[in-house]
Order: sequence, then C-alpha cells, then structure tokens
Amino acid sequence: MSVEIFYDDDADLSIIQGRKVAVIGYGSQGHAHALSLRDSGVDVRIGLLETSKSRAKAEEEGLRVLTPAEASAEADLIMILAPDTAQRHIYAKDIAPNLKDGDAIFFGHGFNIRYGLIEAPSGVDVAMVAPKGPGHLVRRQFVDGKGVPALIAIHQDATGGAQALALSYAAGIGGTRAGVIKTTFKEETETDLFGEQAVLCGGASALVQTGFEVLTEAGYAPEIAYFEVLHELKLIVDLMYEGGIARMRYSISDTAEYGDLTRGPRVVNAAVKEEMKKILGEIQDGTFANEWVAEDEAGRNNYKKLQAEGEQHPIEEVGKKLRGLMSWVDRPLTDTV
Ligand SMILES: NC(=O)C1=CN([C@@H]2O[C@H](COP(=O)(O)OP(=O)(O)OC[C@H]3O[C@@H](n4cnc5c(N)ncnc54)[C@H](OP(=O)(O)O)[C@@H]3O)[C@@H](O)[C@H]2O)C=CC1
Ligand SMILES: CC[C@](O)(C(C)=O)C(=O)O
Ligand SMILES: [Mg+2]
Ligand SMILES: [Mg+2]
Repeated sequence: MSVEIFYDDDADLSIIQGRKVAVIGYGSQGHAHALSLRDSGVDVRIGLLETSKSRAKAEEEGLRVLTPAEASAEADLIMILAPDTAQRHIYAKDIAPNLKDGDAIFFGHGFNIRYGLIEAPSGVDVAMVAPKGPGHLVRRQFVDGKGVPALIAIHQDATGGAQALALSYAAGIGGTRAGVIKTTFKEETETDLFGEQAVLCGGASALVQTGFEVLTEAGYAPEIAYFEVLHELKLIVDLMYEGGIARMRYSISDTAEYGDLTRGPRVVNAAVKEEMKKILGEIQDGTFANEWVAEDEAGRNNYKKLQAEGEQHPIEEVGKKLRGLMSWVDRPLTDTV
C-alpha cells in the first residue's frame, strides 16, 4: 500500500502563522517545535509547571513561559509535548477546562489517543505531527535549512481544516522540507512503540551489551570490545541509512559479509522473531500501555531500578574513557537545548 507524501508546496504556512500556539513541555521535542515555529513566524507560548527545570532554558531563548493552564487558555492550538504518562493529567486539569469549539489539540505521538487516555470534546480538532527523529535532530536540521521527515494523523476533524492545519504546523518545524507522510494514530503509536522496543532502543541496546559481555567474559579487552560492538555500529548504521542494508554489505569486506549472511540469522533467529511478535501483540492489545501507566502510577520503581542497572553496565565506563579520545565527538545532539 503506497502512502501519501506532502512537501512544502502542499502546505500553507500562513494557517499556522494565524494561530496562537501553546507548546506544553520544553524537552526534546518541545524545544524543537517551539523554537522552529517561532522562527517560522508563529505566535508561540510555552506551558510549564512553576517548578519546571525547563523554564530557564525556554526563557533564555526569549520564549514566553506560562503555566500549562494559562498557555492553554491563551492559545487556540495546544501541542502536548510533555511525557506520555503526564499528558492525561495535564489534559484533564489544565487543557480541557480551557478548550473552546474550533480549538485544536496536537500530539507528537499517539499514545494517549490510541489507548483512550484522552478524549477530546467533539468541537475540537485532534491531530498529530510526529517528526521521525529525536527533537534535537529536528531542531538542528531546521536551523541548517533542512528538516526531519514527519508523520501527520487526524483523529478528529471538527473544523474540516484539521489536515491543512497539521500540514501547516509540520511546515513550521521543517517537516515538509523533508516530506510528511499521512498515517493514523493507531499505526503511528503501534509501529513507534514496536520500533523503539524491539529494534531501535531495546533490541539494539541488548544486542550491543550482550556482544560486549560475550567478548569481555572471554577475556578480550573492554576497550577493544567497545570499538567492535558499539563504536563501529554507527559506521555500519550510517551506511544502512545512506543506502540500505545492500549498501552496507557492498561497503564491508567479503569476509564480514559472509559472516553477516551466515551468522546474523543465528543471532536474530526464529525464537527472537517469535518474541518480537509477542511484543507487538502486547502493544496491539494494550498490555504494554497498561503496564507502563501502572508502573508510572506506582512510582516507577522497576523503571528506576532497570535504568540504574543500565547506567552501571561496564560498557558505560569504558565508553566514557574512549570517547574522551575522540575529538570529533564534539557536537552532541543535545547541544540545542
Ligand atoms: N524524544 C523524542 O525525540 C520524541 C518524542 N516524541 C513524543 O513527544 C512527546 C514529548 O516527549 P519528549 O520530548 O521526549 O519529552 P521530554 O521528557 O524530553 O520533555 C518533557 C517536557 O515536559 C515537561 N513536563 C513534564 N511534566 C509536565 C507537566 N505536568 N506539565 C507541563 N510540562 C511538563 C518537562 O519539564 P520538566 O521536566 O523540566 O519539568 C519537559 O520540558 C511524547 O509524546 C513523546 O512520545 C515523539 C517522537 C520523538
Ligand atoms: C526511537 C525513540 C522514539 O520513538 C523516537 C525518538 O522517535 C521516542 O519515543 O523517543
Ligand atoms: Mg519514534
Ligand atoms: Mg517513541
């Protein structure tokens, strides 16, 4: 099934320039959206708690920072870029009481709509503009005159103009420079969660840590193991990114390619595929969402424990030392916030 892709010529930037936008949250995505919209001539205010650590950063950029309720009351388009688990509370307390017919609420990820945690009144447009990349890259690309591809989705088109509004917003953050694909909240949420759990974050981290453990437990130097299983991963992923797996295989030695073709499927074998299918099932039937919401409500103890274990993995210590030798690792993506 082919998808529709929209570019700058398909979007009317003046639509978003005529709205009052509140960006709730000023983290990875929030800072990128707010600064790029502002630079695109849009009237933006930020909604943050009085106690928020992000307030100073937004104010340093000259942005007007209000509470989430004040920002929502002033705005006619509210983009919610707070953590997924906080969104339903912010919505109930600060946004819903300030919504009028004709307003719009926007999301950067479909979690709360897909799992029914937020239900907007029928007079309000509900849409998503989800850049397919970390917020810091979204901002860096915008500043460099480029953009990160984005997804748009419309959950509720109360005004008849929700899609034009979403495309206009996407143009304001540079998305239509690269290409914007139309999807649904269901498809975006389920594929995004699957991608980050099974492949991009969960799968890749576990693969790297396990490879490092196998080499160091066999007596190889941690420094050498780090280079072989983590450092060079970027070089390989860059090749895949530029030209797919075929381009990567063209560029590596034939020894590496033979090992890839014969050993790769032994590592990610049929049992791993079955586990991936189970993970997808838990996303589709709401098991993961329920577990994550319950974990958050119970104080995130298991999350914090696993986080601390990850930070203490020996690969982190050796990595810190080796990255100190790499003069070119000098422009972290996080330098835009
Ligand atoms: N990270 C990414 O690149 C991507 C994120 N997304 C989606 O974007 C959304 C935002 O994620 P992300 O940018 O990672 O979030 P971050 O964790 O980076 O930032 C969250 C922001 O929300 C603020 N915040 C926390 N609680 C509240 C509250 N109760 N009221 C108002 N503001 C609050 C935080 O402020 P402080 O902590 O200072 O109080 C911070 O500024 C999510 O839906 C996520 O799934 C989608 C694609 C990629
Ligand atoms: C891959 C992680 C992500 O889905 C993203 C940056 O797109 C996220 O939720 O942060
Ligand atoms: Mg994602
Ligand atoms: Mg995600």
